[in-house]
Amino acid sequence: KLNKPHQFWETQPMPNINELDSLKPGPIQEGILEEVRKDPYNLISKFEWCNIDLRNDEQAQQVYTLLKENYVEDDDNMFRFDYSIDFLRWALLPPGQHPDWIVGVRVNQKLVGFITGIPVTLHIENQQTKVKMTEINFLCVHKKIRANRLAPVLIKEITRRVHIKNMWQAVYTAGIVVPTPISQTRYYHRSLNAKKLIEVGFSSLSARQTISRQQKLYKLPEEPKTQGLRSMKKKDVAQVTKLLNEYLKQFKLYFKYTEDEVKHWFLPRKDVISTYVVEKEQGVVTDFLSFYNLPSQVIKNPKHTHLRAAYSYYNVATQTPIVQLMYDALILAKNEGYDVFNALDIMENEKFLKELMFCPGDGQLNYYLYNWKLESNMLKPEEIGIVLV
Ligand SMILES: CN(C)Cc1n[nH]c2ccc(-c3ccc(F)cc3OCCn3ccnc3)cc12
Repeated sequence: KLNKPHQFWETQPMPNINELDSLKPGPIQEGILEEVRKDPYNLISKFEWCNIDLRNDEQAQQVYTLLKENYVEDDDNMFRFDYSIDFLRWALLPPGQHPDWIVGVRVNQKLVGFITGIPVTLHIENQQTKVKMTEINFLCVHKKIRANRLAPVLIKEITRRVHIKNMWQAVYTAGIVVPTPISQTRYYHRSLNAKKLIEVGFSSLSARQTISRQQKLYKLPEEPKTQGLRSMKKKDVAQVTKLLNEYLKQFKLYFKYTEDEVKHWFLPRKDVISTYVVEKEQGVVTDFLSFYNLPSQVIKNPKHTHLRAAYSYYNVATQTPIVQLMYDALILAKNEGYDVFNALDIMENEKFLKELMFCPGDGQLNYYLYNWKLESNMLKPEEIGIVLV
């Protein structure tokens, strides 16, 4: 029977609690290409597989609506992520994308299930091991057809489509705990628009606090402090690529970026990704900061339909102190109209979270590696050098 907790995950090549010391580091199961199933997994009748072309407006709109109405909510079901179509195209159409890795399930033309993969090369624990794999995201089943065991089939089908390309590992994150996280990170929020956060119920006032007191507490200067801070341009791509690849080597989990990938992931896109570089004299770029736009729909609120949230992406501080660079990120995000600035406690983020008055969120984000045993069972958040949107 498949309704015991984690019954599905115990059938998957993930270390379970008592194997953590016996499995040797590396792949848990060797992949055999000839044994990969050539045809899609069976679906219950009337359900059909489809590849979604996000460049097609109609199909992109169907994905947008499915996620807007059925994707991840906070623990109190007050907010639900509202990824925009432009954001989804950024997140899911990077260089080298495979069209059959954007997977949908339809019932009578209506999209009711979705799961995605993008190709990544992940560096694990030491520079020698780099593994071509997939980054899995956006697993979503329509609220009205849950408990049909569709999620395990979506996972098995995209796993098959990854295996068939001779790739045997995956990286993903989730707010829930299933076997077996490689790291449990926490998220933090920095208020930019105190009044709105109170009105939508994101923040609450204790007896002695007032709205105006909160606004004064979180007030920011009008302009950033760092000399030479400006929006990233195409001409910065080469320098940003070198800075980023060098910076990420200190972590136990990180991607290596080509210039094409830096163009895709970091060149500013309105309402999707903001990247600012610090240009010292003679055009030398010494630091950069970046944050992405992910609003949450406020599920039931008389006054506001959305919470505008900026999420810390990758920040490389080599000459500018990281606290100062991130303080400027808050000012820039506030000026771009965001209500809150979110960050995980990964990479060097612990160094600025308290000083810049971030408050801990009410949940965690767990990182997972599929079919890979780490040397060290768990990684500390500060050893994680990858951000998944
Ligand atoms: C990563 N990517 C896979 C999306 C995803 N899935 N599951 C999640 C659970 C938490 C976070 C998260 C990550 C960073 C952060 F600062 C706040 C977060 O969630 C707040 C709670 N929330 C949920 C919806 N609206 C608000 C993201 C995710």
